[in-house]
Amino acid sequence: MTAFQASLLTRDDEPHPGPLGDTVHRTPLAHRAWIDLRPGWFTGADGLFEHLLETVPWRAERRHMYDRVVDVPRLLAFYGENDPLPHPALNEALRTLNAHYANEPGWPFRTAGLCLYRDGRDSVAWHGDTLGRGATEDTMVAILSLGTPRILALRPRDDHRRPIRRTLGHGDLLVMGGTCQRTWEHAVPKTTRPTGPRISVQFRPRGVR
Ligand SMILES: O=C(O)CCC(=O)C(=O)O
Ligand SMILES: [Fe+2]
Repeated sequence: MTAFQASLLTRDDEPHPGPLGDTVHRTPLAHRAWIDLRPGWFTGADGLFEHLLETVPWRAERRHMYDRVVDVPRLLAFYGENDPLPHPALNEALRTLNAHYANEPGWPFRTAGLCLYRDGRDSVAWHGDTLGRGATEDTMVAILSLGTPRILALRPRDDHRRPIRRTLGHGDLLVMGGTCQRTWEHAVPKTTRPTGPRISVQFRPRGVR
């Protein structure tokens, strides 16, 4: 009995995504964009966070900005559609997303981009994921957030005055859909508050970045 209970406990600790269905809350946005939020999607998110932090080959990137080369303020990793994902729970996440979103333009999700925000100085500036179909057609980008909560801000490209903000917590899912990548921009702003590390896993359709 004790062994049985112990195995139940370990299984409960194993990272895995919960169901989606009607736990997903959709917010329609201007220009036929939308965001879906599913707080607490992942169980065992602690183990997944630690595993990714330690095993993913995180790399720093440098980019040209006008006449300078600057460090991208976060660490990155990318898994294409034929690359084994760094944890089996992410395969399960992909299957769960693809079952839930099967009728949405942009389906299916195929790749996983990972970002590590080491602290509040790490960030991503305003942008849309417009490489690939995101520039011209409706598409989806699904974000699993792990670790320290950070704000994801969104604003219409044609009106920067009132961004909307969602705090993405440990194990939460946010999906951007419809025209969101071409009519809206999103960002993870820097913060001066003491802020621990956050990992985001972005699932995207083929070719979208
Ligand atoms: O970290 C996030 O939640 C967003 C990352 C992002 O927008 C991107 O990598 O394109
Ligand atoms: Fe993005």
